Amino acid sequence: MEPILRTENLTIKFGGQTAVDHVNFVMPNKHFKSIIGPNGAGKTTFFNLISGELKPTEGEVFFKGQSMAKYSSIERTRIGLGRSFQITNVFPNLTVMENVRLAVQSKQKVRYQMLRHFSSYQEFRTEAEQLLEIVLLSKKANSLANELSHGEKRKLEIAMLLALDTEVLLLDEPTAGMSLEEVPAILDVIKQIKQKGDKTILLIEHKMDMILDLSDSIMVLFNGRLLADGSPEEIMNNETVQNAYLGGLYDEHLA
Ligand SMILES: Nc1ncnc2c1ncn2[C@@H]1O[C@H](COP(=O)(O)OP(=O)(O)OP(=O)(O)O)[C@@H](O)[C@H]1O
Repeated sequence: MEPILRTENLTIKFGGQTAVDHVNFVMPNKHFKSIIGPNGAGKTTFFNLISGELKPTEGEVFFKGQSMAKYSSIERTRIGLGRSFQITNVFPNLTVMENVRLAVQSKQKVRYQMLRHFSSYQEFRTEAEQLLEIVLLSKKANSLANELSHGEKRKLEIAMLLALDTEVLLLDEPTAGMSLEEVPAILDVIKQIKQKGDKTILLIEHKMDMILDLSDSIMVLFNGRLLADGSPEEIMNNETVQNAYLGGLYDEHLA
């Protein structure tokens, strides 16, 4: 069966530096894969190539067998490839509720235009309320986005991504910069999304203890190259991976 997402020789060079280097990767449908690798390994750049924010120097991204080369990042989201919102996509002076409602509305726009029917504001709000419950942010519904703590902002970004209802979710370090108390809540949110079983999830995460339980597979990027891809056990026992991390390049985040 055609994997939902794959890359073929995906490569990008910045000047003389190859940040992502001929990566061939396969993502089965409804699979949960984590991406690990030291700082600067190319993880975020790899996401940007998949989501269309960057154009490859060489190689291609395929979604359901179709080349994404000619699609912009907005078009890719519409087709089903959703990247977690960066804080720059959030309106800081609108409330949490308004931000999520606008994301819900943007997804439904096409459908409602086709039906030539304007759905009530209340319907969008109800869906936004449900999403805020899922990400455990209901209590902050009426706070301005720029008043949220770092962890709460990440939850808001996830709610906005879920509002777009894409088949593939690309989550770039959803726990980055969070306090230790905030991490379990976001972990619960990701577990819940996984348990529902209707999404394909690709997660960049530094916290090994967090991803070992969650992931169906783990892929390791190193100097832009795909070093290994396998079950959590295979990756933990992989000698090349151990050498890469222990050979003086060990990343303290992975401890
Ligand atoms: N727009 C850019 N222009 C030039 N170099 C870039 C650009 N984006 C990324 N790089 C370089 O590409 C390499 C890979 O960076 P990237 O952010 O993808 O790594 P990462 O694995 O996500 O790291 P981290 O774990 O620190 O977030 C780095 O050396 C970075 O400096």
